[in-house]
Amino acid sequence: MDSQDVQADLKEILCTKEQIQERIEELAAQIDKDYEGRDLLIVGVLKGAVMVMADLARALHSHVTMDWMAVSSYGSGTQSSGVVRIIKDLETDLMGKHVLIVEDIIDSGLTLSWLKANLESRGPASVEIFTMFRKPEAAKVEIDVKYVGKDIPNEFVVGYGLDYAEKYRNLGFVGSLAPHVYA
Ligand SMILES: O=P(O)(O)OC[C@H]1O[C@H](OP(=O)(O)OP(=O)(O)O)[C@H](O)[C@@H]1O
Ligand code: HPA
Repeated sequence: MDSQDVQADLKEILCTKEQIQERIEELAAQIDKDYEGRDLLIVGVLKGAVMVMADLARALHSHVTMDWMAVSSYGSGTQSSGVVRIIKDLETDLMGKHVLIVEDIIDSGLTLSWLKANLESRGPASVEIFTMFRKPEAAKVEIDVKYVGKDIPNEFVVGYGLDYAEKYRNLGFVGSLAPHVYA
C-alpha cells in the first residue's frame, strides 16, 4: 500500500507523530518522578501497545523491566465483543511489584477494567494504567487511569499500533478511519 492509498482511507489526522512523541516525553518525566526509588514493571498489551511501549520505555530514565500480555476483545471489526480473552500471559510473577499497564487506547474500557482486576488478583504492590489515547464518550465502565496521552473523539482510529483488520498499525500518526473503509 503506498502513502496515497493510506491517506484516502483516513478521514482526519488526530495526532501527528511529533505530538505523540512530545506527549510521551512529558508523561515519561512524570512517571520517572512518581516511581522514583521504586522498581517498575511496565506491561505492554499486545498487539496495539507495541509502538507506545517502545517509545515510552526509551523515554524513561529510571530502571524498568518489561513484560507483555496479549488479550483480544475486538476480533476483526470496530466493536468490542465485551469478552476479553488472554492469548499470551505474562512471564513475570507480580507478587509485590509496582505494575504499570501500557495500552494504546481505552475505548469502551472493557478490556482495561478486566485486565486491571486480573493483574490486581496476582498480589502486586500497585497496578496503574497508562494509555496513549482514550475516548471519553465511548466509556461503558469507569476506570481510574493515571496517565493519558490524549483524549480523542468517539471515532474508530488507526495508526501508531492501532489497527483495522490488522492494517494501519505501522503508521507513525493516528487518524480516524474514513467510513467507506469499513461500511
Ligand atoms: O476499551 P476497549 O473497548 O476494551 O478497547 C481497547 C482495546 O482494544 C484494542 O485491542 P484489540 O482487542 O483490538 O487487540 P489488538 O491490541 O491486538 O489490536 C486496544 O489495544 C485495547 O486493548
Ligand atoms: O478506535 C479504535 N481503533 C483501533 N482499535 C481499537 N480498539 C478499540 N478502539 C479502537
